[in-house]
Amino acid sequence: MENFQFSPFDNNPEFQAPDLCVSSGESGEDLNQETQAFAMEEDETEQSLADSMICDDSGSILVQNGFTIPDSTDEIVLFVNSGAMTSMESDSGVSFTADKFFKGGDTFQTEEFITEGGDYSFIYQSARLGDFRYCIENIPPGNYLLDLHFVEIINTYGPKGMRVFNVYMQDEKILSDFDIFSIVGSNKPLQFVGARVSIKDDGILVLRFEGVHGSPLVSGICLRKANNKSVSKVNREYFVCTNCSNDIEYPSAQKKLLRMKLVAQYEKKIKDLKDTLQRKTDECYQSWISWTAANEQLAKVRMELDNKTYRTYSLDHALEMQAEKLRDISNKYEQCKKSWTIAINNLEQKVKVMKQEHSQLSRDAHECTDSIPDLNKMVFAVQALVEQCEDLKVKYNEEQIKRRKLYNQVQEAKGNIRVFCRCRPLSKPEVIAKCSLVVDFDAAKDGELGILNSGSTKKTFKFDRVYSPKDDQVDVFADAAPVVISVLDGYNVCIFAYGQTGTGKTFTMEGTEVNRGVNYRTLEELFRIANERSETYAYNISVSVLEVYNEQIRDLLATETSKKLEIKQASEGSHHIPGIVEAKVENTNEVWKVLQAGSSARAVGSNNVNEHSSRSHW
Ligand SMILES: Nc1ncnc2c1ncn2[C@@H]1O[C@H](COP(=O)(O)OP(=O)(O)OP(=O)(O)O)[C@@H](O)[C@H]1O
Repeated sequence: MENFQFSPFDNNPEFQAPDLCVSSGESGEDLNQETQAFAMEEDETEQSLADSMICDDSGSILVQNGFTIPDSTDEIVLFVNSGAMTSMESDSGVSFTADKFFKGGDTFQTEEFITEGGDYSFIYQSARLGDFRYCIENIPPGNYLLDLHFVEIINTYGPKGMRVFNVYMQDEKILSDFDIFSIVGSNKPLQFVGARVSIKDDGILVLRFEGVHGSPLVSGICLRKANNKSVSKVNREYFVCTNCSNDIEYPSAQKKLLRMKLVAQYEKKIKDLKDTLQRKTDECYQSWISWTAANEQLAKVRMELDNKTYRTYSLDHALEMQAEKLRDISNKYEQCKKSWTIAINNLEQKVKVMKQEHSQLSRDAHECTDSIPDLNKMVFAVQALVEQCEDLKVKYNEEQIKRRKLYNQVQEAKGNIRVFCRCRPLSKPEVIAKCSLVVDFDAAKDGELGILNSGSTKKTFKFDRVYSPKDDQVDVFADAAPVVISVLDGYNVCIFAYGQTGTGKTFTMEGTEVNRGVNYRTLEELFRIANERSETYAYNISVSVLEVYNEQIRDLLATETSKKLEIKQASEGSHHIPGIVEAKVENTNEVWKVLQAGSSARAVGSNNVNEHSSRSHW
């Protein structure tokens, strides 16, 4: 902090010691009177303060009472009663001119009593107020004395400093920081007397009032002729202020003692002020220290506040999120509650209906029970029937076994080995070659086949059954089907086709896709009967596919082709091939797939007679 020194003299370069305010141009007698008056009041602080406000160095003074009639009214050139509406002529010959020559400001009048108002206190009951100036023209050139009359008649309760203003005469400041109330209080006149002014040839006197705090105010302006004697200035002397080092001028050696006293007084005052200033500076420094500490504390508090604000914001945000979730949950809860309520209502309704049905059923059951005279008897009867049924089942099975035995005996009776002969129709090439049939089917129904020789003789052959070219696959299978039942009854059956190449073995056994042969139809029948008997018997059916080619047996389902297989005969006479692959099958399609797999592994070759012929046995 910058440490500065305060001095009233620095602030006011036009400052003069109070004794300098005594007009040096007055007569020695007047001077003595004024000096005495000043000496009487020298202890009064107000007077010192008042004198410090005077800037005019021509001997003007402040007088704390009202205007009194002068010895010679001829001296008065002009008396403007500021703020007054009308002019007035006094008995003593003084003419108080109504307020004019002004520019700016307002007027103010009061009826208040003016203390020590002098001979014409009414002049203090009016005033011009505001920022204004007076421009008085047509004044004969020469030297004049100006008196200004002030009184605080507006803000009668003060305080000091409420109305502080400067007064300029011909652009020179004659009163500085002038405060009427601080000198005489309110409703009491204060005269600024004897400011010397020299009117030039233009005959104009300009007075300017300028506010420092509040508005300037003036009640009267008096212009008097100056006595030539008073024009000469007294010799001036100087001394140096020990506090501010300024040169202070004083007019004569006679007043040296008085001046020294005043200077001492001022020096004391300045010292006091310096002390006060130092104290205030210390206080300021202490205040600054505490202010800095408080500022740091404030910064900390502010930071804490920011943190708290941020935390509060975060909490608010989290709270909002929680509230949102809670609202969602609440909504879901409400929806669930509604749906549950509906469901419960529905269930209650259903329970109600079920209860009704239950009671109805109970009633029906009771009625039913009542309607059956002896239920136990019926139960026993049913149990007897079930037992009877079981007996019948056993007997039925026994009969079935007997029937099958008989059936197979019939089959055996028909012949364990049955030979059927099927003749195919002429093939297209045979028809083209105009070949003719050499077979006679006249006695085919009786199992006889006639072969026509080149002559008229006919050789007859006997078979279990003869099929003519007109007989189809269904007719052929009709004779093979009964042996399928024997297979499922535990008998060994073999169906095979034998004949010259191209005579229709493959066609008869396999057939075509649209006209299936014995193999396919036999399998279908096998699975059909097995299904039929599934409640009483469980059959395991498997397929082996082998080929006899060049007198060697080949397993067409085996992955290992080099394996050598042989047909073995068991002691009971059955034949089997040890090591051959047996593929388990559940239906005809599976059998067909196995057969196709075996077929593709077959060693196939064609001969000249039948392009589809195979030289192997499958
Ligand atoms: N009953 C029939 N009706 C119509 N066409 C037949 C009949 N039998 C055989 N065929 C036809 O005769 C031709 C020869 O028949 P298939 O191939 O069955 O003779 P194959 O005895 O099996 O001959 P291979 O011993 O050389 O294999 C085939 O084109 C077949 O369609």
